[in-house]
Amino acid sequence: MKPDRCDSKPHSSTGSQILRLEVRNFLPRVRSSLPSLTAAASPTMAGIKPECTLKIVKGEFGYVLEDVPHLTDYLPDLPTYSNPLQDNPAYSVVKQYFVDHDDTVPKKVVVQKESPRGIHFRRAGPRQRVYFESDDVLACIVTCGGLCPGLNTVIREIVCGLSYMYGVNHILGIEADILNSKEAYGGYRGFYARNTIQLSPKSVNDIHKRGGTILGTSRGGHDTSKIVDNIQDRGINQVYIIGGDGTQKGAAAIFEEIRRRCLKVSVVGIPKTIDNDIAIIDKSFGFDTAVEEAQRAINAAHVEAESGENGIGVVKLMGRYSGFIAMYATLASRDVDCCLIPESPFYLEGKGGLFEYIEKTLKENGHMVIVVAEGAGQDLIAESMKSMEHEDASGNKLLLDVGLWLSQRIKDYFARRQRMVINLKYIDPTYMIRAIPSNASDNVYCTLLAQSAVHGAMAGYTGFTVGLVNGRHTYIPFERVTEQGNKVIITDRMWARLLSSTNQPSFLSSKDVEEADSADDLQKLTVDKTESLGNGSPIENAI
Ligand SMILES: Nc1ncnc2c1ncn2[C@@H]1O[C@H](COP(=O)(O)OP(=O)(O)O)[C@@H](O)[C@H]1O
Ligand SMILES: O=P(O)(O)OC[C@H]1O[C@](O)(COP(=O)(O)O)[C@@H](O)[C@@H]1O
Ligand SMILES: [Mg+2]
Repeated sequence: MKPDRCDSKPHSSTGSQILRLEVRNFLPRVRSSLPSLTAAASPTMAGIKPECTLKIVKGEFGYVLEDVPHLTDYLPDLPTYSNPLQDNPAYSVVKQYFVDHDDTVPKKVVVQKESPRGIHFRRAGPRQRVYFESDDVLACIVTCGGLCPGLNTVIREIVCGLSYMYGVNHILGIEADILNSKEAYGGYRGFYARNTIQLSPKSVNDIHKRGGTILGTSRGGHDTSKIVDNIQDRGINQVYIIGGDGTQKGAAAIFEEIRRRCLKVSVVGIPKTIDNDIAIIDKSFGFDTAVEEAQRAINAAHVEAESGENGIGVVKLMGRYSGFIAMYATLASRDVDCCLIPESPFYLEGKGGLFEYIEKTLKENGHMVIVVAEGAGQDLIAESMKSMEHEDASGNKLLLDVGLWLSQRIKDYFARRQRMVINLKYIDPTYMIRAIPSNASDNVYCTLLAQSAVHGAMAGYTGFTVGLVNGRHTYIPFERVTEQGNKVIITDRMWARLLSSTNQPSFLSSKDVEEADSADDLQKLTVDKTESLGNGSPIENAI
């Protein structure tokens, strides 16, 4: 195939009279290098420039569709086939089973009479015509980044979806090459392994009952060219990539390289993060499971705290940059007296500080439970200890253990106040939470995400992430889910509900509140200390 055939030619699937199609090329804000990786280890980021194409479609009344790429954007003459689902007895009874090519989902559901219709995403689901014949499909699945409940369910459902809905029987798992572990540990680098694992509905039948990922996973850099060489050499034409923000950035680069080489290969991301810190989507799979499992740790902390004189139970939960697990686990439990998250800086000493609140609560109730997200209070720890700026293999900040630090500071404080004995127990259940299988509701959610991914790839869409937006499954351009993280907005009602349920101080002085011109200023005041400001998640804003 000659490269000139790849000249960008818009896919005309929208078909609507009122829509005007604009294809804009721009350099994305994908980080061009990972600080902890050498150029040799990550030519992805150092060498190939991941130039994304955002397809913007505009309509009347301020309607904007942020569309996703399609194979016909650069391979205009691809043949189409009728969707095998229409002959599937299970689905034949469904009225309007196929998604209309004009169906889109609004990013914002709360609108005012005069407000423009705003940004929309393409609705996920099966299309009448597909761009792959079942026998020609060779799909592969890879899992990257940290573990999260539900990974195996997504793998299972991609395999079953491809097989049962589309009759695809050639599916490879990109897995850890244990015998050759210097080269490949699973995750992106699993592509370098000589072996792959054949996946079939039979071989994945029970895997959703297990935690972790049957394919293995890794952090650290990868070589995009080497991966695409591998995809090309093996004849893979559908790539399903399950992973978090780092993984989706990697997927964007792989998609760009595939498009540059004019390959008929669909690249699909399924967003994974236990922290729920991916922008745009309502929530990430595994999050509900994590919140539910966190209850067991909180209950244990409560039992311990209630049983001793001035008992304090401290529970550390995951959340590197976002405190969603801590916030929802606190709201669900009702036994928590204080929840500390990265988005809401706190202070220990003096009026309105944490120590004062602990002392008051102990005097009133005789015990208390504190939940702390792992990313909370990092600035305070750095102040009191010599700051250590370390990163993991993927360039994520390595955090100091806030749970241990906080427990020690509380003990020191009460040791100084000789008349008050305390009994503090610290529980760190983080990896126990992350390693469990997904619960029932996450299993259903994972199934729908996987099926949406399969429908999208079969329909020829590529370079996108599947995601739930306002309760509807959608296809979202990679760029949109990677440009910023999702954070708890502490000026929203959800955080107010938490404050009113725990009765904890807001740790904002009245001066802060008065001086902030707007809710945005107030949020900025707090997030300045952490990372860049993220959008509120719809689950948070909508409730
Ligand atoms: N900025 C980046 N650009 C391209 N690829 C990345 C980037 N960050 C991470 N990756 C790739 O994604 C993989 C997983 O990233 P990591 O941050 O560990 O987990 P997660 O995807 O869960 O955020 C890494 O092994 C690396 O190959
Ligand atoms: O020990 P690991 O594997 O580095 O993972 C720890 C981190 O992984 C997380 O669970 C989620 O991170 P990812 O979404 O990048 O996988 C964080 O909450 C936690 O800080
Ligand atoms: Mg991440």
